[in-house]
Amino acid sequence: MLKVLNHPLITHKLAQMRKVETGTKDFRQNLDEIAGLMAYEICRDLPTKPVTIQTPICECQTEELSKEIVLIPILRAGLGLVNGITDLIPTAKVGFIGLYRDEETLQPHEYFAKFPNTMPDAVNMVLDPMLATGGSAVAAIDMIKKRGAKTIKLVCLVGAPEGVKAVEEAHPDVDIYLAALDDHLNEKGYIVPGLGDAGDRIFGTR
Ligand SMILES: O=P(O)(O)OC[C@H]1O[C@H](OP(=O)(O)OP(=O)(O)O)[C@H](O)[C@@H]1O
Ligand SMILES: O=c1cc[nH]c(=O)[nH]1
Ligand SMILES: [Mg+2]
Repeated sequence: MLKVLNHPLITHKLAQMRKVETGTKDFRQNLDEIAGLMAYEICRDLPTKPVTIQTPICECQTEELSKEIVLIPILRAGLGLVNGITDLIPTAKVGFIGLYRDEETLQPHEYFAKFPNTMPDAVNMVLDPMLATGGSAVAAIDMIKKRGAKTIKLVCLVGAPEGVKAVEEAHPDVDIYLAALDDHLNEKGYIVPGLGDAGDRIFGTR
C-alpha cells in the first residue's frame, strides 16, 4: 500500500526544504517537524488493547498501545527523521542501518547494523527521507526481515515512481508512506524535482 500524506502543513514545510537557498538549520528543523506530522498520520492505525484503569474518580475502561514501536533510520539521512517521531512516541526503540549508495552503480552498500531484539513483535518503521531507485529501502527491509521483523512501514519524505515500484515488487507486504511522490529520476539517480542530497543537506557535508 502506498499512501501520500497530502496535508497543507507537510507540503508547505517540504517546499521550504526543496528550496536551494534553504540552509542546514532550516532544512533540519522542517524535516523534524514533517517527521512528527507524518508520524501522527501513520500512527492512526496502530493496534491498541483494552485496559481497565483507576482514575481519581472511578474505574474506567480505556485503551493503550499494544505493540512496541521500533524506528530504524537508514544512515545517514534517516537520522533526520528520528527526533520528530520520538517527540511523539518517547517509548520507541531505535535500530540503525548504515547504507550508502555507490555514486556510479547506485547500488547500496551496508556498513553498519544494530537492532533492538523486539523487532519480531513490534511495528517497525524504516526511516529515510529519500526513496530514489529503491535499492537502499529494499536492502534495509531485507535486513530487518532476516532478523524477524514482520510488521513494517517504510516512511520517506520524497519518493520517485521507480523506487515505489521496486519496494512494492520486492516487499508487497510493506506499507509505504510519502510526503510527496515526485516525477522521475535523473541520469545520476537523483529525484526530480526532489531536494538534492538529503544527507549532505542535513549534515552540511560536500
Ligand atoms: O533509493 P536509492 O537509490 O537507494 O537512494 C536513496 C538513498 O540515497 C541516500 O543515501 P546516501 O547513499 O546518499 O547516503 P547518506 O544518507 O549517507 O548521504 C538516501 O538517504 C537513501 O538512503
Ligand atoms: O535525490 C536523491 C536521491 C538519492 N539520495 C538523495 O539524497 N537524494
Ligand atoms: Mg547522501
